[in-house]
Amino acid sequence: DRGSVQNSPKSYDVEYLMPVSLGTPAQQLNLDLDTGSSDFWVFSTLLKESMINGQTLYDPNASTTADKMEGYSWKITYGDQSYSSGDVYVDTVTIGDLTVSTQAVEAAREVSEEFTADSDNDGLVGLGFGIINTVMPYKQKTFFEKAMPGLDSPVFTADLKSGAPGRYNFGYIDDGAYTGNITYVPVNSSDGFWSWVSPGFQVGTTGSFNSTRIHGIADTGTTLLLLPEGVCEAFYGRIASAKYDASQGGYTFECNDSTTPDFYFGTGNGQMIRIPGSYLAYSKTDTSSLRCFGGMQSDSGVGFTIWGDIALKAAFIVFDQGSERLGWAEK
Ligand SMILES: CC1CCN(C(=N)N)CC1
Ligand SMILES: CC1CCN(C(=N)N)CC1
Repeated sequence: DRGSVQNSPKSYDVEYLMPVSLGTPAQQLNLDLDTGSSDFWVFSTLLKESMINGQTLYDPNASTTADKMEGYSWKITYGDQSYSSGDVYVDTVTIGDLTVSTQAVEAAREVSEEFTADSDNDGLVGLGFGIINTVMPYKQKTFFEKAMPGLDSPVFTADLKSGAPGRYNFGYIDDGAYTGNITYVPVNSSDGFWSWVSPGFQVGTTGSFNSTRIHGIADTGTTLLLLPEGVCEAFYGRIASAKYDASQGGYTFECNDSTTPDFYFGTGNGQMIRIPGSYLAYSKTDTSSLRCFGGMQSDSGVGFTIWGDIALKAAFIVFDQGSERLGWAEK
């Protein structure tokens, strides 16, 4: 079995959403595939009105295939302190023609204001590892873990694009979606994340390769690229107008600064992925400003590097849960 679904970026590529069908008859919601968490949760009719702001709601009572998991609950808090919580139903879920008939669907009773404000986002499909699922009293499998046994190959792939729709595929690798070879690196899933080690980085086409191991996670649910302080300093040190601006909470530089270099990160076997400098001028600091907030910021608050969408949209990535490895290719 296999599946394929288009993903669409919201403005500034802040997040990527995909259509998902839940229940019988099908209820279509737009969900955020997040490899940095492992809960499948949705806005639902259980929410208070005050927490809803245009989102499409899953109504378990309108689904003939929904069964409430009595006595089960969930609560999750994200890196940006946003949170959600609620009840759990088993129901059929289809993503890109791939159906899981008994998915644990976490129906929200409460969401924080960041989610309420995000009116296009109807919930998350966590595709980290199930060990960090928050459902109590017994944690539940991710959509991918439920689908995996029936797939042609135990993999899903992410093809995120800058300012354009991309694609998530399940169960196969589309050889037309990338160029050159796929370099595989081992994953350590003990924290529930797609954790891997990059052998180093290079600033610009002429810079030397810095062989410094970077421990991090591949995370579709984080917008930016959060790297060690020293790497940020090496990169921004090459941009004439760059500075750390405490009032903005990060590095900024003139959006059109022609000294902005590309950034390369190593994946192994001598392969590097090139992130165009243009991806690193993330967004204007305010409408009238000539300065941009950098797409690369420090990971000092997190404790490990997060290869978020800024990096992922420069690559074709294979999330191989069958062999606990990540595949990286240019495109
Ligand atoms: C380590 C953190 C990374 C960002 N998160 C996420 N994508 N859900 C939360 C966990
Ligand atoms: C990984 C998630 C972090 C929290 N989100 C949000 N505040 N809209 C969504 C993505």
